[in-house]
Amino acid sequence: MLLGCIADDLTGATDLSLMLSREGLRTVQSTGLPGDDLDLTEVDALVVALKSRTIPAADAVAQSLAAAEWLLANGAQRLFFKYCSTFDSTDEGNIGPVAEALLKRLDAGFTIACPAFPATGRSIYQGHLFVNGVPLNESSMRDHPLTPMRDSDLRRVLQRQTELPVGLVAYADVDAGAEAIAEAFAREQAAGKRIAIVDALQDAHLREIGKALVDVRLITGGSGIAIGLPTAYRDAGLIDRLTPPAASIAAPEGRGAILAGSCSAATRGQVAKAQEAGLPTLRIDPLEIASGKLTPASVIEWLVSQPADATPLVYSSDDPDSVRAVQEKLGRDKAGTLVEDLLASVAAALPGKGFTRLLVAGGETSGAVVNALGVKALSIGPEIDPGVPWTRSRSGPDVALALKSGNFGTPDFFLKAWSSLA
Ligand SMILES: Nc1ncnc2c1ncn2[C@@H]1O[C@H](COP(=O)(O)OP(=O)(O)OP(=O)(O)O)[C@@H](O)[C@H]1O
Ligand SMILES: O=C(O)[C@@H](O)C(=O)CO
Repeated sequence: MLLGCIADDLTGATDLSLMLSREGLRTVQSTGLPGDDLDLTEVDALVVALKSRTIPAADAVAQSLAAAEWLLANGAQRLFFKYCSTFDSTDEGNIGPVAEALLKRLDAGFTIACPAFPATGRSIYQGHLFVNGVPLNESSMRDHPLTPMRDSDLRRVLQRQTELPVGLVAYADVDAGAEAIAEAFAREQAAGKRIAIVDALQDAHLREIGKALVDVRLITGGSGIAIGLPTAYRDAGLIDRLTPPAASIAAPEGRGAILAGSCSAATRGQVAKAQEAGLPTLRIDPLEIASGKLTPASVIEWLVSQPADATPLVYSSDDPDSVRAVQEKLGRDKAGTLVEDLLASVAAALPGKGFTRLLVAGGETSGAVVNALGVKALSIGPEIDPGVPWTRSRSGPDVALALKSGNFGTPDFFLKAWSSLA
């Protein structure tokens, strides 16, 4: 294994796994620390998915260090800490504290922080993060329930989370190419900076940054920053060759189903499009779960009774006002847990009912579903849309899974995803 990766949520891990695999590293993803039975002989990169984005900073540090320890003990030569392309975090963490702890563990002098992901509209200019052309603090992330992002200046955001001096490698250096970027890293480090925000507006910038990162032992960022790493590692002789991923992934025989527990704007659009297209849909109301009117058994019965040639969609996705109203009645955590637990129980029963191809929308929702299925490791298949591949379980029931971050995917995602399954 060359690259050991630690991701702060499950769909984020899948996003990074896709990028590394698409660019030529043989990549495997594990949920939490891998068991000793994971065969690493043909693996260039291992991505360990944690659920550490919004837990207390000390716990996120402890879990990330445990993952780092495992990766280093299993031969990782470089570490990559993956967080959200919208830099989801609070003044307490967890990006700063985890980056700081990993730098210390590696006894490394310098790292970068770069969540840019141009393919999904995330770019960085003069240290400010833009989401689809608007500053982060004017995007929908402004009102995120757990990590509201109200400052687009990533230097300030990160500096509030760490005592390590935060620097900037800005557009002029980045646009001048790998040599200038490497010089800028050295300049920042000589000026006492330990973490530098790095501007990037397009993939070409990220590829040049990748070349400049070849000897950097800790990288932190979104999946975009991984785009140039495989080629850079090959060119530097750290791996002998790139391995192009298969154009499709073989999926076990069986039916497909969609479980959407994400209330993000992109998912709500995808639900609407699926309804327009005539997919059978079942809406989950958290209040009905709380009252006992809706149970996993009733949802499973509904799924099983749909025509065999249709792809049924079960969704709890709702607009922000309705979600707020439900949260006021049930409490935010209880509402979330009710939905997650219901969808997880449904998912756990599905392989036994002949459903072997599951598309799940939402990071928390995906975490709950994958846990309930008992899937510990995933092989990475082809890209459906930027950030979302098909995967196939390597443990637990044999299923094809597409785990979609809430805000990823085109409006017709639920319709088109199935065509890349063999
Ligand atoms: N109708 C609803 N009312 C209240 N809470 C809901 C409702 N539907 C879903 N939830 C909860 O909202 C949370 C959605 O989080 P999830 O991470 O799955 O989606 P997301 O935030 O859109 O995705 P990502 O983390 O990938 O950006 C879950 O805890 C889910 O159970
Ligand atoms: O980087 C992203 O935007 C995603 O991989 C993610 O982490 C969303 O939760």
